[in-house]
Amino acid sequence: MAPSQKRTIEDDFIHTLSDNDDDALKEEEVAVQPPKKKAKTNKKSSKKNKDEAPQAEETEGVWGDKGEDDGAMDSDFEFMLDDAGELGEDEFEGWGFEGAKKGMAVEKVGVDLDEIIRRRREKKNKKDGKEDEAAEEEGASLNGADIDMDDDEDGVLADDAFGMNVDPDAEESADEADANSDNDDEDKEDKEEDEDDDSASDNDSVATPVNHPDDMSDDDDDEEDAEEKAKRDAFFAPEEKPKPGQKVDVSSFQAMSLSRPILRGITTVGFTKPTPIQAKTIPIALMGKDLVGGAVTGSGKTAAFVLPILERLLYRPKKIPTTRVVILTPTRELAIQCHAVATKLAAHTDIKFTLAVGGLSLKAQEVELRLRPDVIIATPGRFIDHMRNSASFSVDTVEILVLDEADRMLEDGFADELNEILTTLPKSRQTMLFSATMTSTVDRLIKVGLNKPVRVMVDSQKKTAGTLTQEFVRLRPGREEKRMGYLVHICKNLYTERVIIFFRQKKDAHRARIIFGLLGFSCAELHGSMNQTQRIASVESFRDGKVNYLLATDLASRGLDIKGVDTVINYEAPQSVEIYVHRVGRTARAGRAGTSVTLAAEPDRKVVKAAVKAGKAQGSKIISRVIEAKDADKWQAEIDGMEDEIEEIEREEKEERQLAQVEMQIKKGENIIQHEAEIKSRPKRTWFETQQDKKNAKQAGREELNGPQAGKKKGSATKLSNKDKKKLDAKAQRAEGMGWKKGKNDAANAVAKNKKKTPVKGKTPMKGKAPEKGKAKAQAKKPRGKR
Ligand SMILES: Nc1ncnc2c1ncn2[C@@H]1O[C@H](COP(=O)(O)OP(=O)(O)OP(=O)(O)O)[C@@H](O)[C@H]1O
Repeated sequence: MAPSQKRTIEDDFIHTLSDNDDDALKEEEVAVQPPKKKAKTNKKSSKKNKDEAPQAEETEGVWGDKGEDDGAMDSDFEFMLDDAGELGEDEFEGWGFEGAKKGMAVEKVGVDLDEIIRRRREKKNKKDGKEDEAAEEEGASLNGADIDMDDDEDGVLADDAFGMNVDPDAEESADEADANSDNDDEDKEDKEEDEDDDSASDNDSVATPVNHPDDMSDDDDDEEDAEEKAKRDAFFAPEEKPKPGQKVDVSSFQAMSLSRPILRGITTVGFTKPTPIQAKTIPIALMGKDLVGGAVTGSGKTAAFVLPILERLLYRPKKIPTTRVVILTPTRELAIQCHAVATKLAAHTDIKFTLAVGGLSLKAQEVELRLRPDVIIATPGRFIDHMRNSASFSVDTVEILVLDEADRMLEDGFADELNEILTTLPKSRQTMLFSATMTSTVDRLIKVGLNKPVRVMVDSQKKTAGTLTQEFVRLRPGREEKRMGYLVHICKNLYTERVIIFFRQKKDAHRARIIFGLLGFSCAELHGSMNQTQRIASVESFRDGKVNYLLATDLASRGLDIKGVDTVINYEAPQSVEIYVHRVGRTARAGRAGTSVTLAAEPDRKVVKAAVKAGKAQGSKIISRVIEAKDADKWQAEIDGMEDEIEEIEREEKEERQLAQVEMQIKKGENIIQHEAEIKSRPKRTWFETQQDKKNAKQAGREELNGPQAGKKKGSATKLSNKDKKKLDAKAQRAEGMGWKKGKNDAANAVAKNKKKTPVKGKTPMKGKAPEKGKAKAQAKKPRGKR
């Protein structure tokens, strides 16, 4: 049913709905509140440091000539701060992970690192025979008492933000750092070993730490070329200008003629007015048109596609449960979050959702899918697994497909998976693509099979939120080895809670987790080497304020909407400015203020330069923060002194992990013996790609992100990647009790069943055309764009 056809009936009561009217009238500008909970420990000092702004100042050039600035761009985008200020603070507590927890039957035994650290510290204290003293020391360290807060360690550097005025001591330490770097080879070896691990995870968007191609070229020009522009003009639907006299009111959700149950859902989550991207896209999406939407991070893109979907689903025929909508995201966490948002917004409807992501129970998902939920929110790998192997699950009835973080989904790393999905879903679907960095070329978009999409770019010249302050800390040549010292200094003295710290490598995030633990920070880690239960636990403990620091890889860089993140720290600059934009977009969301701090050494130059240029162009607050070398050195020395302990913790952790794995194997063995007959009678599950295909896809993605040389740095070919390990695990799990393959007969039966259900052409509930089922198989062989 086309939504426009039912407006007249609904309009009557839409306008009488007054839940929000008063609120809208009472709206006032609410000043952005500082985070409620402030540092308990070195609160005073850190406040002092922050307030005494002279230690950092707005800079004209961070590795960039002043002349390079292309001037501030005029922008009319403003997040509705008044709404945003209200949102979530009092009424709505944010998105939860309840949806995911239902499917957490597959729990792997995790190693309790906190416990290991605690035990070690206790042991050490006892051994030293100074338990009390040590406890005091811990307190002191926590309180930052061993830091002289009054010295002007962060003094301003006048013109050139990065290092022009660094004192001779700093230079000396830098030289020393060079001389003392005898661990280099070992580090390199470790790095290589970890690279395979790094990009291995299922849904992990972590890339290998190699130079970005931009780092090696002088080509700074990011202007789209004429050819691409011409392609774009031909590809997208022409911009629709309102006809004279025609007035489209998108200033409120009510004016968009959304139905009462949807408006009630909107009220429940505390939205009062649509954000600009919502105002622009909801009417288009309601018409069933394909669209490509872009708007800065934290500007409400999720609701921009969820709301029109819900509105359209309200009027679906309900006699036979049918899956009509698929929303794909690049990471599991994002899918879980999207599921939470959609479920909350649909609280007053009967629309059913299922989460289908890796790491959660296949069996539980299969059971839910059998009930044909209206909406499936999934990661691509698990979605394909269900397409191929889940009994009675068919995608022939899908009418709407959404790709969230679409530019990431269109990268080579996802190409094969996406192609498999796109060629299997009905051609007649509506397709919507969203991202804060919609940088994909038209050639890529063509592959998605969009049908004259409408392009909605809200304030596309803006890269980051206007409420974000971007700080850069330059590490002079030779100082890279002290990165951790800088980081600890910043976390001890400047940004003490609600901080996400990004690392390029899982290994580094994990090591930092140990160091932070030993230094008494409360922190959690988040990366692809953790099982899903651990990943969710980390996000939750950070979200709930149980820990102050979340040490993450780029797994967390896109889409995660955690309320009240004050600061994002980049331990090193990411591989591209797009990833930078997403990372720093975890703070300063929905009109709130936030700060990003990037530790930038020579290898980070290109990305930092691009970020600064973009920031300046949009008139953002760019600050160069200077940290004196001696302060970083002090912490680095302490960290270096902990080296043996770190190694022992890592060893102990490894042993515990192995032990847990052995226990798991024993359990599996017992299960297999117990259910042998049943297991053997089950057909095997099929994999979408061979190991080699996966490897090639991964390599392609890596090369795309990091340039062709990325492949050369690859670790040992014989080593099992994490993804492979996970695959083996999953295989074992299936062997234990779930595997079966959709046979030919099953497929034929499913098609026959679905044929019966297909509405008569022209009467398709949500779209004009019925899916062309007969052709689906044949189309499956061709890329969509070529049909
Ligand atoms: N109309 C609205 N009024 C107030 N707040 C809103 C509105 N719409 C969304 N928000 C809030 O804005 C925040 C950011 O929304 P969302 O996560 O959808 O952003 P996004 O644009 O998808 O960001 P990213 O690009 O990082 O994924 C959320 O906390 C959401 O609840």
